Amino acid sequence: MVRIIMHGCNGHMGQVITGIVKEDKDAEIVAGIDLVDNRDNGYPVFKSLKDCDVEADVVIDFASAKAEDALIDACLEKKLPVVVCTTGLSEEQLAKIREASREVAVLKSANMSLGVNTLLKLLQDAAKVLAPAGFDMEIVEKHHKHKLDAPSGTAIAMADSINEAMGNEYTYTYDRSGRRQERDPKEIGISAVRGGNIVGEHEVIFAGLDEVIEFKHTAYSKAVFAKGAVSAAKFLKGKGPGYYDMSDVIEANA
Ligand SMILES: NC(=O)C1=CN([C@@H]2O[C@H](COP(=O)(O)OP(=O)(O)OC[C@H]3O[C@@H](n4cnc5c(N)ncnc54)[C@H](OP(=O)(O)O)[C@@H]3O)[C@@H](O)[C@H]2O)C=CC1
Ligand SMILES: O=C(O)C1=N[C@H](C(=O)O)C[C@H](O)C1
Repeated sequence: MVRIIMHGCNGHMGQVITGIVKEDKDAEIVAGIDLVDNRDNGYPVFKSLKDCDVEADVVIDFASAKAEDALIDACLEKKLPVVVCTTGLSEEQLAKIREASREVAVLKSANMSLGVNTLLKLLQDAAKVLAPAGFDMEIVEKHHKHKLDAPSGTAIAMADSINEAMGNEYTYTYDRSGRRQERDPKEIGISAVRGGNIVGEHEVIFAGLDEVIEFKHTAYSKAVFAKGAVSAAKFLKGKGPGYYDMSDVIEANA
């Protein structure tokens, strides 16, 4: 049984996870953290992790970049492992999370779905063949109108995965408006679309001479992320300091 503190419990993802954990005999949400306590969750809700005095094994974080620094400080103070799913984090926050993993177990992933984490590896294989053959690489992501950050954490993770496979030679271009120059062969273009209730779509386009290959992942419900986060929490329970990602969870469950 993993005892979870749900950071951002009253948001969209926090509520989906609350529903999923209710049906899971191996997991329990013992407390939630959110700015307002306006739901009938069946567990106590605190305004910050610092104020929370409930014993737990792991924190799952789907909240806001604005809340990340205080969350990490409190995890360090309480020696609590944390699954970081919040996106839109600054370089400083990413460095702080890395540093924290020297003292507590941290699992960070911009996308908790099995599909995207499988795709991250396939993209590396494709890029190694196609980029040297002159294919240009573009990523287009689409999300719901409520999403605050752009581009998505997943789009950046996909670009990073490709770039790592290519020796980190590529730069990222987020906006071409106002430009009057040809595309740089060593760039990865990243474009964001926002509207309606699109759960999450990511397309990676390899565009060559007279042929195009496209990889596409579509999330049809937030449950794919929620299930991944609960698996990650089970994986992290009892782990000592270290930095993990979803590939570690997938490998452990294979
Ligand atoms: N890694 C992954 O697979 C996924 C990551 N995400 C990411 O997770 C995050 C949350 O997404 P989502 O649930 O859709 O967003 P929501 O805005 O619906 O939920 C976030 C919740 O966190 C609350 N919150 C804001 N500030 C704080 C704070 N200081 N302390 C505690 N709680 C706070 C919000 O309160 P209020 O509404 O009052 O501001 C809200 O209830 C986003 O960054 C999103 O990109 C989302 C889906 C999948
Ligand atoms: O905010 C969302 O909804 C999502 N955010 C994550 C991201 O930024 O990549 C993952 C998923 O696509 C849904």
